[in-house]
Amino acid sequence: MERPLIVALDFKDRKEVDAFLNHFKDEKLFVKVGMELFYQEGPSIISHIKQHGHDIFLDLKLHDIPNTVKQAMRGLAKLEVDLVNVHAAGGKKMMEAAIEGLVAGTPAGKNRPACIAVTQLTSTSQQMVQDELLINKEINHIVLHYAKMAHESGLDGVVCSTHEVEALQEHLGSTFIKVTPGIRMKNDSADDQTRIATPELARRLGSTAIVVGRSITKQKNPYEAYLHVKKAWEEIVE
Ligand SMILES: O=C(O)c1cc(=O)[nH]c(=O)n1[C@@H]1O[C@H](COP(=O)(O)O)[C@@H](O)[C@H]1O
Repeated sequence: MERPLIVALDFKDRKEVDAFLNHFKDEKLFVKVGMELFYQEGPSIISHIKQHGHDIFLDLKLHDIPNTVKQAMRGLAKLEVDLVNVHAAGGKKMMEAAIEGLVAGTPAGKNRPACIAVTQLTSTSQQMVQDELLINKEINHIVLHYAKMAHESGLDGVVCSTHEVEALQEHLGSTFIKVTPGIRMKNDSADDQTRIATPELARRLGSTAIVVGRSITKQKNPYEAYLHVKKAWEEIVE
């Protein structure tokens, strides 16, 4: 994974996706298809996007008993996407089952999709961890623990916030993938995100990839917004 900028295609249907992708002409993107789009359009949206030659992160955040996750991953592997994910909160057996399913479902001669685990959603705050999840620990500690479990279970990396990247780098090394959503340009609203960072900070702290949705997709000129974020992500301005 060459430090991609992953664009979240959080759209309600194929028509909106096409209108968005039309802004990009020949640019090869790394896009993310999440629940909103996949539940509406189904697996055919993947082959549709692949026709444009874009890399795909299929973000369905699986979280269920090990056997169900294994069989679901077996099916998703057939779609030949580049990256999939689960919730680390499902535990080690579930994460191991996810990999088994992916290996079993990947067509012969093809690479299995990389698989990463969501540690704590970037919308989750320290307050929520304490008051709602009833976990009496620092969020950084929980993220590191979940990332270690993901590593031990054979996953390729995690989804976390930019603020936990350095600690994960220290304990799990630089080849362990760290995908960081919750990215905002300096003056953007945080919306429902709480653990946010700029693309510059993500780069500086060592994120493998950033995920950006609304700061690109909801802008008047999405292509210009994309170039702006990309520049900030690729060049550290001192
Ligand atoms: O797995 C994800 O992609 C994800 C994990 C997480 O902790 N936080 C998070 O925001 N995401 C996704 O990243 C995207 C962020 O969108 P924006 O907040 O619009 O940039 C959304 O599609 C979320 O579903």
